[in-house]
Amino acid sequence: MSASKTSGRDKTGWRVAVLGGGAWGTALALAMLRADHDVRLYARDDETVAAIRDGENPRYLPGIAIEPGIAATSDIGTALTDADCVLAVAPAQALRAMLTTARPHMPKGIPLVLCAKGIERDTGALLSAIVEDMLPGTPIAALSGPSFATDVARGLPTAVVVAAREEALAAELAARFSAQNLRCYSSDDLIGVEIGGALKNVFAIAAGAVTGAGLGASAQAAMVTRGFVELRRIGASFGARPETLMGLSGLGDLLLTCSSTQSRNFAYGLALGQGKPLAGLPLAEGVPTAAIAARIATERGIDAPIITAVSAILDGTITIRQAVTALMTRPLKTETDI
Ligand SMILES: NC(=O)C1=CN([C@@H]2O[C@H](COP(=O)(O)OP(=O)(O)OC[C@H]3O[C@@H](n4cnc5c(N)ncnc54)[C@H](OP(=O)(O)O)[C@@H]3O)[C@@H](O)[C@H]2O)C=CC1
Ligand SMILES: O=C(CO)COP(=O)(O)O
Repeated sequence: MSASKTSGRDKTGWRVAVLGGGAWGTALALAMLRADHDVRLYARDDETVAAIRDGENPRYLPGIAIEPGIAATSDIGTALTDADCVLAVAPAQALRAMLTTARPHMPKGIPLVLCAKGIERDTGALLSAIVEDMLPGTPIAALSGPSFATDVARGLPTAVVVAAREEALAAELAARFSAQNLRCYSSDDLIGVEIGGALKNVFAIAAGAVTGAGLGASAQAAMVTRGFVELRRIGASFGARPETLMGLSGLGDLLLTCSSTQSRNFAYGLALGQGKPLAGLPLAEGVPTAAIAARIATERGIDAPIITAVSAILDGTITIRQAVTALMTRPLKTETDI
């Protein structure tokens, strides 16, 4: 470890292993480098590793220069050797598979920071539950909030939240990850931060679909507002704190991804609303999350008509028009009845 100073805070540089060589893994590797850490980036694909070593990740972050100093490798053991901290950045549905590869090489007792946003489709498990299942005893944290990979990679000002059940761990990680243009808040509501990040993707798809289908800005605002009610209901059933969901992971990320074509989930919904082909579009985590969130809502008796509609539209059971009619003709109710 090397002694270093960032943003006026005294701290010691860590060896950080970033697992996942996509857009977010690459951006976070750059962010960790700028926070004075010794960064190893694991990508399972040799071509991606070679490209990152050459200074760009053209498949996932085209046109963005990767500063020298990140040690890219397709050997997960090399990435994890002597690591002080691990950032898990594979898509949510791939976390279990990636941890299976990582498990034999994981140093004991180091924090694992979940950076994906989703719920496991087959089991309904939050990502922290997957880690508890596969790597018992590992200190778990989650990093979430409104943060496009391209913005973070370019070093644009961004605020995120780092959560862990132990506030001291969350605070330490937030301090170590923060740098000039990355401001990390801390939280001890791990579940709340996970749920906010996972569910906002479903509404980002819905927002894109509303835009794509030409339903208007008023419908858009109504959908996001009522979607947020559903997010809070499901969050409450997991034990998430309402104030967490009012923060960066939840409301903050809804504001970002429900309003920007830069969001892949929004772009997916946009294509859906325009009747364009969906095959070959970039990762949209909200697709599997919509299906499992709809199932969770049904099983728990939670009223979540927008999530249910998004799930049904995605599996082809109903059209967007039919969903709109169903949502608009539901029995009237008190707005505050959440
Ligand atoms: N992009 C963004 O702006 C942000 C993304 N996130 C979240 O981060 C997560 C990852 O997204 P992102 O990086 O953008 O996705 P990308 O589609 O850009 O990249 C996914 C990466 O994961 C790798 N991968 C997939 N499966 C495995 C596996 N089993 N083992 C190892 N690596 C695997 C892929 O490798 P390969 O190329 O070999 O398939 C690829 O490098 C998502 O949950 C997303 O919601 C969060 C905040 C911002
Ligand atoms: O979560 C994100 C920004 O906070 C990225 O959103 P998309 O995955 O929709 O691009």
